[in-house]
Amino acid sequence: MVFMSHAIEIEAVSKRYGQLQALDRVSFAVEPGEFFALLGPNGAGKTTLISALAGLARPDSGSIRVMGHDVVRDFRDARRALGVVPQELVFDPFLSVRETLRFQSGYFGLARNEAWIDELLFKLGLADKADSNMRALSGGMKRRVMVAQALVHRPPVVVLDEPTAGVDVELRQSLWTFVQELNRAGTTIVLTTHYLEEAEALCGRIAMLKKGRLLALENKDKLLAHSARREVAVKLSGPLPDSLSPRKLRDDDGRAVLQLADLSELEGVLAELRLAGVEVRELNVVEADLESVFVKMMNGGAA
Ligand SMILES: Nc1ncnc2c1ncn2[C@@H]1O[C@H](COP(=O)(O)OP(=O)(O)OP(=O)(O)O)[C@@H](O)[C@H]1O
Repeated sequence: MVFMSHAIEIEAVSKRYGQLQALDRVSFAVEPGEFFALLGPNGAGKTTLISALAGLARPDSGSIRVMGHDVVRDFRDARRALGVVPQELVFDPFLSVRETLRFQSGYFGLARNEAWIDELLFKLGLADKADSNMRALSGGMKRRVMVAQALVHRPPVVVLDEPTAGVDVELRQSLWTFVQELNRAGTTIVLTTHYLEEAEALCGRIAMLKKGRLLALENKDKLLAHSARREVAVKLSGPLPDSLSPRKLRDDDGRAVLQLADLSELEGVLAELRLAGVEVRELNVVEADLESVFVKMMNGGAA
């Protein structure tokens, strides 16, 4: 049997900043080839966890491995296995884009990396900016360089911390096409984002953090399927029968929006309407989306 390590293994990681418990015994693993989302409201501990993963912040207890390498004891190999796109734009304003990428290659001891640098510049739409100084680039362009920089040593695991914050739609699209390509070629991707539609569209499994604790870790489809939020919006020929009023959530443009525990309850609702002699003029079932699941989880309810 071939031994396969997890791409990332986080074991009972805790971290305090003074009185604040930024991470509280967080444990989970990400498998090679996954497209994984790490979600949570501001202050949940996502950036702290990513810093610990990158060996930049030391957990008070617990351990983290990247491709089997402990990020503290085996820092160099762990760091080499990881590419991190940070939330902030960190760069030397006096270097050109190409110099920035060469410098980063040097950090990893890669002397002849020009072909890959050229490919990255091309794929990220930076080819004509290769000789521009970093300080002369727009925010979106700088963000692209951060992505190229994280990939310069071809890491098997890539972490993107809010990579599309403040980035225009076009760049978001092209960035995701590129990241999906990497993922299809076998790179493990971990993404934190505030755009839940992005996580919903791209990721397989989703971890939700709140106040330093892991609230949920689920396959996206399961998370959505388990969600209690199923709504049906109906336009009726007459008033909603009293028997259905406990289900009513709100009125929406002449339609009554009713809550269902699951879809099988729809039949019962239609039967009640028939019994009351009320006709259904229009009917729309609203499926759960990640946003509603997220809000529910963060407000303390189970999804
Ligand atoms: N160096 C630090 N010193 C003190 N407190 C810190 C430090 N870094 C983070 N914190 C605190 O730890 C908590 C977790 O912060 P963290 O940045 O990890 O959250 P986050 O989930 O990344 O939030 P965001 O979505 O806003 O980036 C926050 O309450 C934050 O104020």
